[in-house]
This record gives sequence, C-alpha cells and structure tokens, in this order.
Amino acid sequence: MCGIVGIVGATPVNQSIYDALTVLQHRGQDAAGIITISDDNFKQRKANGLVKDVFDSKHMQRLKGNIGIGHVRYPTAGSSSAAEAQPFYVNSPWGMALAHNGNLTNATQLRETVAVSRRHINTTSDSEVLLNIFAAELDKMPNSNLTPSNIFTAVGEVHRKVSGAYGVVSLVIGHGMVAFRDPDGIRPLVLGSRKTESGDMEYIVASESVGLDTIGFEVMRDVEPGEAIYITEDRQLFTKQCAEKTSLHPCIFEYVYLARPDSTLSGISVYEARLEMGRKLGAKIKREWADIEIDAVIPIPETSNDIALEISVELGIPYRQGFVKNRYIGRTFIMPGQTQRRKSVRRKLNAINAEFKGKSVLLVDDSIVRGTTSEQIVEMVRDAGAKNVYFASAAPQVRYPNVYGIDMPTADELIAYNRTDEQISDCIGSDKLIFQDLQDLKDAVQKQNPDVDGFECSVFDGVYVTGDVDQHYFDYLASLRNEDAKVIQEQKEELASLEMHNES
Ligand SMILES: O=P(O)(O)OC[C@H]1O[C@H](OP(=O)(O)OP(=O)(O)O)[C@H](O)[C@@H]1O
Ligand SMILES: NC(=O)CC[C@H](N)C(=O)O
Ligand SMILES: [Mg+2]
Repeated sequence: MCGIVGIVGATPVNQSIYDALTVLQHRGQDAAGIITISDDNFKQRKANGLVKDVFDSKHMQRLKGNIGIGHVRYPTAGSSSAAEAQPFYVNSPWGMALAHNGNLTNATQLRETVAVSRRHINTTSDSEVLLNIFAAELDKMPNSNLTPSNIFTAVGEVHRKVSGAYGVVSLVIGHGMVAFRDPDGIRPLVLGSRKTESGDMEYIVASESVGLDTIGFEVMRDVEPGEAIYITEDRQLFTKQCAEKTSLHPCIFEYVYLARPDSTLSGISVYEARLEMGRKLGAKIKREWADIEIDAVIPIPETSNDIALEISVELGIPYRQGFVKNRYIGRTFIMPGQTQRRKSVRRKLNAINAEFKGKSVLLVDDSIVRGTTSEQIVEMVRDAGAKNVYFASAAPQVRYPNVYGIDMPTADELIAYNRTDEQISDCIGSDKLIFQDLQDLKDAVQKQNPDVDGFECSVFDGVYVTGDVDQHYFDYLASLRNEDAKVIQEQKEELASLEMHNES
C-alpha cells in the first residue's frame, strides 16, 4: 500500500504533487519520489525518506512542468534500497514513467517475458517490471503518435498479462498521463478535477480521496476496476474499461488500517466503516463478556481511536485516552524490519499511569498482526498498575500472508498463525482477548456500498481473488523474503544502485 498521485495541470504541478504526497504519507514512509515532464524531458527526484526530507526547495524548483506523478513507498517486493524508490522510468517508447501501488503475483514470470522483448530491468522491483510490460505494449502500437485507442489497447494487454493488485499512474512524454486499476479493484484509485481561476480544468488521480480534497480538487469518482484514464497534455480526458472481466473486491485492510479515516474509497467512508466496526465489536463484547467488569475503554493510538469510541458508546463504559502518541514517530507496522518496528512502539506510545492504576481496562486496536504493538502495550499497561487488561481487535485473526501490497509474505511471522485465541492472549499477556468476526467486519464495511462484489480478505480467510496464489508461491516468497535474506539483498543492492538522472 504505497501512495500514488498524478496531476495534469494548466500551471506547474510540483507543489500540488508534493502536498498530495504529504497527505498520503501514512501509506508509505520509506521513500518518496516525483517525476514531472518539462520541455519533453523528465525531471526527477526520488530518495529514501519522508516527503519532507526528500524534497528541498532546490529539487522543487527543478521539478518543472504542468504534468507529473508522485509516489510514497512502503516496499512489498524487491528491497527497500533507494534504487527501488518510485517513480521508475524508461526511455522507450517516447519516455515513460510509472508509479505503482500494490503487488504483482506473477512478477517473476513476467521478468522473463520482458527479457524476451529485449528490455532491461535494473532492479528487483515488481513495479519496474510492470512499467516495462506497459512500455513493451505501447511499443507495439503502429502510430508514431499514440491515440487514446492505442493506449487503451496497451492497458488491455497489461491486464491480460499481469496478475495481482495495482493502482497505477504513468506518464508518456509528448502525450499525457495514463492511470489504471487492477480488474478486481483490490487497490484504491480516485479521479478528481479542479478549475483554475482562469477557468481551465485540471485533473488528478490518487490512491485516496484525501489526496484530492486537501489540495483543492473535487472527487469525480473512483477509477473502476480494469478501467484506464488517459488525460492528454492539453487536458482532454478519455476513459475506457480495458479489462475483459472485472469485479469490485477492495482490500478490506484499507478500511481496517491502511487508509486515512477522512478518505472515501469505493463509495465507502473509511471513518464510517471504522465506527461500524466499533459498533459490531461492542455488541459482540456485550454478548460474550456480560460478566466482565470494565472501568474504561482505551484505544491504542492512532488508527483504533474511532473504533474504541463506538465500543465505549455501545458498552456504556467511559472512553479514556490512556496513551500519549509521539507525533514525530510514524506508523510502526509499515516500518521495514521487525527490530525497527519493535523499538518504535515504546518510543511512539507512552501510558498515562493515572488511567491504568488499579483499573480493569479494555484496550482496543484495529488489528493484531505480528503482535509487536499489543505485546509491548499490555506490558506497559501492567507496569502502570492495571488490575485487569482485556484486549479487543476490530479485525479478525490475521492468519494468512498478503500478496497484494501489504508486507506480510510469510504466515509464521503472524501471531495468530497456528494459535488459538487463548494462546494469542497468552502471547500478548492479556487476561482476555476478543476478535471481530469476519462476517461482522465485512458487513461493517459493505454497509455503505452494497454494490461491492466482495472484499479481498485473504489475510483473514486465505482466499486470494486473483486465483493464482498457492503454497508453491508462498514457499517461493518465504525463500525470497525472509528477514535475513532481505537485509543481505538490501546491502548488495545499495552498492549496485544506479541513481540515474536523479536531481541530487
Ligand atoms: O500487531 P502489529 O504487527 O503490531 O500490527 C498492528 C498494529 O500496527 C498498526 O499501528 P501503527 O503503529 O502502524 O499505526 P497507527 O498509529 O496508525 O495505529 C495497527 O494500527 C496496530 O496497532
Ligand atoms: N506497497 C506497495 O504498494 C508497494 C509497491 C511495489 N510493490 C514496491 O514494493 O515498491
Ligand atoms: Mg496502531
């Protein structure tokens, strides 16, 4: 779940892309990048780090042009080396750049086909593979000047060849911006527009609606699964459904944790969905824990705040803010490597002793994945003198790997894998633990949009909507992505990294 944005404007887009990336920062903290087109050339700046650290004013000045794309990265394939920061670009045909949110499930096979078409891939990133597949398809088009129809045909071929999850924004020099979304609509993508003071229309495509409204764009609609959006450099908008078969199966984890609460994705407000998760879980606690006395409902900041509030209302028990969050530490779950994640929980959250001393508390989190947060929080709360520590998770047990853009490729790193609820509770040190039921979670999210065909819930039920994920693939991922291999690979790649045309 990276954050992507692309803008075709009537005036320079550098600042708007930068601003959009700052509000999409929660989707990726590892690296950031922007590519613009100026005088039929790319201007690029990308590096590891947060948006505010990657772009100095000198970079911003050089990122000229009225059309550009940006990316904030949370690595889920390849390594977290600077060479794999996005957007990627290729010189041919025309000069193309691409930023990708998601993860491909057939990147390894695709690499071979790319090699056959005599294109070179420089990194281990699946997104660079995706760019080359798209570039190879555009290269097959007969006209020296691409038509919208050529572009849509190429996107159709990409859909046929590529499997997995992808929200994409891309640039073709001399032509415009092309955006498209995977045929199952797993990753989100939103289209918007704004009118300049002189009456010119400008267009934007971004991962979340919050990337639009905070910079003065209005949401037009979601990009449909399989659909492509082409906006020419002179801001003509073309759209077409390019996939043969589509369904809308948004990733349910976007609503649980990934997206910002002030976003609306696939017609569903993330905030409203979280409130409903709280109501459903509150009702379950009421049913199943009728004999348990709780003095306060306490969220584990920040994502679970809204959920805990509704649980407190449902139970008629006070909501208390028992933790102070250090606003200068990012999200721990999307940090690379377990050591960093573990260290960051303590630095990020601190208990207010008065809220815990001698009390029976219900701690609420949106999810328990590796248990990194919950284990340390329960310990902290006990140290603060809590009498009883109960724990509620607004998501069900996470027992299966994710292959669509969340970095959890192996089951054995998940605390719920092969464990009963009692065993999980023992591991995190709580007195009692309760999980949301999957059906309740689905109902909570679907409530606002009954037209959704279903949700991509694989981390909870092991059902992978693209249909090409099996044990063989998991074994392959495990061999590729165990933590040690990752560190070694990163070191190697850092040495070999080519920072081509980067504005340093
Ligand atoms: O079981 P774990 O592996 O620890 O993962 C789950 C935790 O990680 C996330 O918090 P995070 O700190 O990333 O972000 P937040 O501030 O948005 O809650 C999530 O909200 C849970 O608290
Ligand atoms: N989380 C994402 O969307 C990651 C995109 C891409 N797979 C990468 O690792 O860079
Ligand atoms: Mg959290």
